Amino acid sequence: MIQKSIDSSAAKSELQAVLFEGIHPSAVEALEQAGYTRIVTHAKSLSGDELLAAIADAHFVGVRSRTQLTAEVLQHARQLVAVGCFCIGTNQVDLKEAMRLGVPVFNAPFSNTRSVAELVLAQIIMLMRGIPEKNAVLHRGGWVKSAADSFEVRGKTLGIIGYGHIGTQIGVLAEQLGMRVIFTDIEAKLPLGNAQPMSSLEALLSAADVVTLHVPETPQTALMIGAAQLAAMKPGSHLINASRGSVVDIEALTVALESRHLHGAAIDVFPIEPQGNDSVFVSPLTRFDNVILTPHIGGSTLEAQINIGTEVAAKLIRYSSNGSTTSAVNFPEVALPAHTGRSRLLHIHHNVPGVMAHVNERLSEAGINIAAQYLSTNEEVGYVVIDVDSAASQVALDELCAVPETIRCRILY
Ligand SMILES: NC(=O)c1ccc[n+]([C@@H]2O[C@H](COP(=O)([O-])OP(=O)(O)OC[C@H]3O[C@@H](n4cnc5c(N)ncnc54)[C@H](O)[C@@H]3O)[C@@H](O)[C@H]2O)c1
Ligand SMILES: O=C(O)[C@H](O)COP(=O)(O)O
Repeated sequence: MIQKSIDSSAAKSELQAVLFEGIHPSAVEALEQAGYTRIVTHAKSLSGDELLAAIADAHFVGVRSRTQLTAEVLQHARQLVAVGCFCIGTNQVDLKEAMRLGVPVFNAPFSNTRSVAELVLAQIIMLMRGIPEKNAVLHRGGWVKSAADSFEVRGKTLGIIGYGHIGTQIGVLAEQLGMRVIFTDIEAKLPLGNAQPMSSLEALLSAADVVTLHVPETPQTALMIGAAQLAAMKPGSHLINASRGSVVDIEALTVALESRHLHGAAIDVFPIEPQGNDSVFVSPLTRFDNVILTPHIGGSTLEAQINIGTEVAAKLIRYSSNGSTTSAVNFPEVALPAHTGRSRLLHIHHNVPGVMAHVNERLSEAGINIAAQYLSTNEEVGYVVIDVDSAASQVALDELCAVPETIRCRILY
């Protein structure tokens, strides 16, 4: 279906940014310094009609992992120029729909990875020593001084599922503690240190004393750890999940903990997470002393959040002020030079045969000289950036917006 094109042109002072989930103030500072002053912040995630109302006039929307930008929500934000995920995961955004609407999505692919790796390292030691259970007993006035089920990590095996930015760092840190590291991934990966790739998930599960998950949320990772996989784990071993709540079958985990097949677990992410700090957390795991429960704070250190705020804000500013889409996760990528002394027009269109001929014919017939043109496409969408003499910019914009295949057009101020 070809929708009516949207002209999202607006002066910087008119562009509105709406930031959810307590995104660090470093993002607001960066936006303000760049001249974007219409900024609305929300301490938590919103959903339903509240979310639709909050983003109705937004040009930029910033979210973390909780706010669900579904196709319906994105369609509602008619002025939307770009989305910033102030985190790694982008599964909370319908990326295809955003692309079809001409909206690039940016994230921070590295900034919190060290924070997650450090937390997981601490959890490995705590679980292997049985500390969560002992800590809980002492809080209730008990005393359990015993070496039973308490082990050094030196010489034990760590199984990493998903050997990406986080998984590799954990592998390197765990080897420093004397652990043997094994891993699985769907891609061929360079093993760091002495880490060994395993031929299958089952092989990893049956060999590891601690299994830690670092995969993205995808259809393939949904419930990838269920009853069969938990049963395949070594008796007395441990599970850590700081990836996404959709990856582990919580009911099956509950059974494995109840039977004491697993000695313990550390869970940071959940199938349903509260919208904010004033909401109630409900989980069948709360009754287990031997489970470390954390409120999705793997990446929540000040260092990480400050850096993420600056990094993602910079990507939004660069796109908004210059047109560059480098590192967008759903969009044709274009890295652009400055357009000093010229006006820059952005044209996002359905990538169908003849569309660039239509663009250039219209500009040519209107007598507009193209100073520079940059094009990038994917299978569905094309993104062309055109620099013209400033005197001709409004005519050029009108011509571009009238191209039938247009999704969005915009002039940069
Ligand atoms: N708890 C937190 O606060 C927190 C913080 C940061 C990231 N995360 C989550 O951790 C995930 C991983 O982060 P990362 O930076 O390491 O990402 P990454 O993309 O660098 O690594 C993910 C790895 O998983 C692999 N993978 C994908 N599907 C797989 C499958 N079915 N089986 C095995 N391997 C598979 C990929 O090939 C890749 O190597 C993120 O997607 C995010 O959901 C959580
Ligand atoms: O995807 C991520 O980076 C993590 O899950 C962190 O998400 P958060 O910003 O909601 O803590």
